[in-house]
Amino acid sequence: MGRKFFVGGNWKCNGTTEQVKKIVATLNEGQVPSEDVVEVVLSPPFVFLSMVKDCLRSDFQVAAQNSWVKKGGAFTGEISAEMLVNLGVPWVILGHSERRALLSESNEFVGDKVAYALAQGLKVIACIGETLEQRESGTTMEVVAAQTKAIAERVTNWDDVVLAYEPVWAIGTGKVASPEQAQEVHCGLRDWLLTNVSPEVASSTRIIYGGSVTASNSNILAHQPDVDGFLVGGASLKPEFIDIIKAAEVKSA
Ligand SMILES: O=C(CO)COP(=O)(O)O
Repeated sequence: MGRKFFVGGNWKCNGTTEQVKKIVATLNEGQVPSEDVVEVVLSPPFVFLSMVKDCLRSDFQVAAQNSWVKKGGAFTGEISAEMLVNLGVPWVILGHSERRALLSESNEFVGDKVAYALAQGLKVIACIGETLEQRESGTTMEVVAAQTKAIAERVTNWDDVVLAYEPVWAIGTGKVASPEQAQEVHCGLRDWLLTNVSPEVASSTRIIYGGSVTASNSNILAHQPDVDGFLVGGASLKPEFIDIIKAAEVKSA
């Protein structure tokens, strides 16, 4: 079975009510390939989740940008996986490098969050990726394998997991990984899943790329055999997000 192309839009900590309405209106009008060809998931900040969910076209879904590591309770400022399920939010992004770096989320903590969110019935976009320093010292595969291992040790069913490879040096920098660099890591990750999880999980798990994806580089990246879609930051707030979604046609052609 083929891997359906996946395009996520991570809005991060951006947007006002007016801007959100405008972005959703633009996306609602966009012509994109059918749901059979591409899965589109938008991730607005928590406070806009309900609003976006309610006014978004029915072929697009929403994701939260984080969820608490266990059952809700006395954890001021956190949002639990149960709450997201209750709200009808199907997806959550976990382990984004901004949270790993700025909020010191460890591989183990991210793995625990992924396992908990899945157990509650959420689907997870799990982010991994190396820093520039790690890439330059030649440890990219080691780093992403360790991040993936912490997830694999805690997860038995990978059906609801999308792995997002986001090299930290490419995020918000305008410096996109070359198609070859992306393919090399995606292929390495698929090999890792093959050896350490199972051939089925290796062939069915979608591995998407994130880091300065735009309408001008999305097609060439989508041509890579192991690139199954994107997690888009800055460009997901712009009308060009529609063109990025259309990169799915590269796979279905
Ligand atoms: O972090 C990202 C998506 O999660 C990528 O961000 P940019 O597309 O802005 O580089």
